[in-house]
Amino acid sequence: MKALGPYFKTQKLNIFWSVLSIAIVAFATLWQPHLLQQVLEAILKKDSDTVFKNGVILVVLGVIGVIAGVINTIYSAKIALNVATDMRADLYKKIQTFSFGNIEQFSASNLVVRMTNDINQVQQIVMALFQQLTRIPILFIGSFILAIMTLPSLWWIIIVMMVLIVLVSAFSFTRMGRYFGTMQELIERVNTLARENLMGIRVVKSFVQENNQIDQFAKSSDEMRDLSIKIGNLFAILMPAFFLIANLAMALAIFLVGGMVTDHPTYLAAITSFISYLMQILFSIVIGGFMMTFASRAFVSLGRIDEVFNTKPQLTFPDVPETTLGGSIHFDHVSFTYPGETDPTLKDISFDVKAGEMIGIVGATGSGKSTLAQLIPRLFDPDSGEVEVGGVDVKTVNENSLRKAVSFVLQRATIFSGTIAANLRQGKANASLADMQWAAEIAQSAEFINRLDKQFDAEVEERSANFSGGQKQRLAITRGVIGKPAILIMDDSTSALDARSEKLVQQALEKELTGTTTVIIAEKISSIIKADRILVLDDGQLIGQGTHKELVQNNPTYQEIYHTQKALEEV
Ligand SMILES: Nc1ncnc2c1ncn2[C@@H]1O[C@H](COP(=O)(O)OP(=O)(O)OP(=O)(O)O)[C@@H](O)[C@H]1O
Repeated sequence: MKALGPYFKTQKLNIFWSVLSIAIVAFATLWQPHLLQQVLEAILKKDSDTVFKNGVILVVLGVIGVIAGVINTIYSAKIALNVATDMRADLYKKIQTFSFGNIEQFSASNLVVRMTNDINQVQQIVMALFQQLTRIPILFIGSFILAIMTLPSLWWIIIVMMVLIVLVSAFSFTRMGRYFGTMQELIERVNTLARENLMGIRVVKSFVQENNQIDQFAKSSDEMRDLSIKIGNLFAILMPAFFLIANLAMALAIFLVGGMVTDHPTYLAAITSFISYLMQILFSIVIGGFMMTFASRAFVSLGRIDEVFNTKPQLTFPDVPETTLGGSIHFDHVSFTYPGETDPTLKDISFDVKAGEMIGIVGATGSGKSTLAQLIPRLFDPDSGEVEVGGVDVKTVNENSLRKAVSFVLQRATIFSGTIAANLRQGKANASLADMQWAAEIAQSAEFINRLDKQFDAEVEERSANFSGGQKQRLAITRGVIGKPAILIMDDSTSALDARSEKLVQQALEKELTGTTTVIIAEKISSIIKADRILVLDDGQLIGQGTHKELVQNNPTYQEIYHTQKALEEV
């Protein structure tokens, strides 16, 4: 609940109205049985004036109670919605400060669940809290005192009933809390299964995995059904059990009062309000129990949200003025281990790249090519050694300077929903139409963009489903070059392009981005054969560098890759 404190601070006025209105509801509820008792007594005494007066007060009190109830619902909903909205915005802001390492630590889909499902849990408990928070203690204490004051000799019936209800509640609500916890886990499992299945539907269908997926889904779904039945059964027993206890208490009270009515005629009226107070004691204990069950679920969600808030970004940028960085790259004895891993992925790597050079990186799959490239825009920090861009240690520059200088085009192109222009403006915020056309010509995307009705204003659907793999890669390259970066890293980002288009992209890059340092990670040697220098990686080590001609003569690993690819091409 501590985590909620700052969010409640901005809701003081709404909280005031909510608490005031629910307190009015509680007092009206407490007063009604007492008034009813007075009306009944007046009827017995044939005092029509008092009957009329108290009858009117009873009606007015009822109306006030209803109005206050409506006001409470409105303000409680406002508080819950505002708290959830503010918390969601803060969580999103916090996640934006995370480095790659932080995101991997949680996993992207887990963070989505925290921002949606967990925040919803908090919203529900805040709403319930303000609808019941003040009402339950007032009703419980008030009804207890008033019940004893109404029929003092029956105090022990109240105590016995309370003890029995608390015992049944303690047993069933702890059990229910456990069931709800398991239900939450099952919901997450079903969500993950459904998400993975739908996102990978092409793979599922091409490997004819539908039945396997259906079986897995059905298993979790069956578990959910069985658990829901258990929860339903518990409810089915719980409610009648509570009412049985309350009814027995009432029957006993009526039986005992029946014996005393001859000596105390007013007890006839008193028994009605005594029964009402018994029911309100029952109500407050039961609702309190439910609240605790829901609260325990919300506490788990709050804990998960708090965990995100308390996570320090693994990588922060210094607060220094923005500078323009040059295109040289310097790796000085760099070693790197992924968070949570024990073996280093990069081992003691040193090399220099001059501004404007074209560098190729080759190596077997998993040799560390992408990892090396990720250290240039400082997506991760090395364990030891230093990475410099434009002659400056990347740890000493501000984030914008580095992002403007280094543009990274990934193999798996991510194009966001919106328009093509909006995606390109991620590469250059104020890009003009001419800038877009220039970049599209380089990336060979102009030909298909020009064929679209709205061209750069054409819509990109969710998960860019309306573009082919090759088109997505070209759009990503367009976005990568539009800002004329000092360093352009292409991580296998032409893999879905045909050989002709790939060649055209490279020629255009050479012609149009003359001052830009280009780092090309490629599976095919043909993609980097013309590079000024090629770095050869093997199991995280830099085992050679030179031109294609030099490496083909003196680097056995390079020779092997080259000859294998050549042989395959000839076949
Ligand atoms: N986020 C990560 N967490 C832990 N290990 C990782 C992570 N990313 C990559 N690795 C591991 O680091 C090693 C190098 O991966 P990297 O992606 O850099 O290789 P690569 O040479 O680019 O491979 P490919 O050519 O297949 O893309 C691999 O063994 C991989 O399993």
